[in-house]
Amino acid sequence: MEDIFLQSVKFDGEKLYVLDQTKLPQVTEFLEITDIEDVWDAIKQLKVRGAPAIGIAAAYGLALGIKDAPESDFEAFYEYFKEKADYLATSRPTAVNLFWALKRMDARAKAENGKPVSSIKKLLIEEAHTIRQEDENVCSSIGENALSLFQDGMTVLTHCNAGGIATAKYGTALAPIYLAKERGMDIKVFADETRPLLQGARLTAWELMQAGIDVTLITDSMAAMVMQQGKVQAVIVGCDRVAANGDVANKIGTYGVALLAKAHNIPFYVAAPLSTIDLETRTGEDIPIEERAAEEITAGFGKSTAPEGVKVFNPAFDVTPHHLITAIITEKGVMRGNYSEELPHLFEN
Ligand SMILES: CSC[C@@H](O)[C@@H](O)C(=O)COP(=O)(O)O
Repeated sequence: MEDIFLQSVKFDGEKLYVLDQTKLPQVTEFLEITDIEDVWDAIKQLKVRGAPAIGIAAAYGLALGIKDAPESDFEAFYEYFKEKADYLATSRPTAVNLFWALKRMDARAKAENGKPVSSIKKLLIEEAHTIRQEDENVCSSIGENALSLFQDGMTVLTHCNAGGIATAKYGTALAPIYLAKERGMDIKVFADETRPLLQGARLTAWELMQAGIDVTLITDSMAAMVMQQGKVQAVIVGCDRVAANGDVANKIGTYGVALLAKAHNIPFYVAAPLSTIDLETRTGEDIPIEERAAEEITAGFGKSTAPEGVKVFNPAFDVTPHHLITAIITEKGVMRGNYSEELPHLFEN
């Protein structure tokens, strides 16, 4: 695909460069990070966000965090490594890519036991680079697979941001849109603004406009009307975790969009890399849902919009049950229903 993408997370061996997504769309600014605490903070504050990008940042963050780990013997090194990994794991609870990436780094560290610790540290930087590169390839395949579901002239609706900046490149839900554009197809997009933090307005609308894609911004509450009026022919979203039965956690509001799609007989697609599938989580009920600060709702972006002291419930994600999902698209293909049986096969070689 043509290179129109900003790499939102990159590492030069010394510094981690993170596109500060909280400043978009007004300011395109990269944070320069040299310690693990700032990586933790960047994830927590959503400066880096989107499940795959969180995983990539965590892998690099861990590589940064073990710079000063003892090199005398593997046990001392590994104890230090584990402590840093456990610390990063507390940054956000829902996107399984965070834990997946930390586990991958852990497996690599253990596999290299026996080599000098100084070389293990370098190999762990390589592992983080591999995680990033693999995600880029995976997103490209998701784009190809998802595009098979779209026809020229269609309009699709998306929620939150599952675009290039939420991944290594290309995005998940937005990857087929970019590919369609490159192939000369006309696919238009409705972007839900995505309350309360406006990832749809600030990030998706911005990304798609940069790429010259026809995007129309709506508030979340307008999705029903847009569907009722026949303005969209499909919904595609990304996700933060797929449970073993195919239930999916994604940005708050996604469940509502899935219900609306069902009511209007519109296919509801979820794009997910294998790194987002968690067979150890049985159903959606077992997915930990992050709750965030009340101020995101009462004073989002600094302006007070609610009475002082009002009680607030602010879950950052919801769960869409598998029966509302027409298909889950991964790098390995398109799965239509029967998720409990199909998902484990994806991990067979
Ligand atoms: C490819 S990104 C997929 C998901 O992580 C995305 O849809 C989403 O819900 C992100 O939530 P966020 O809170 O902005 O990290």
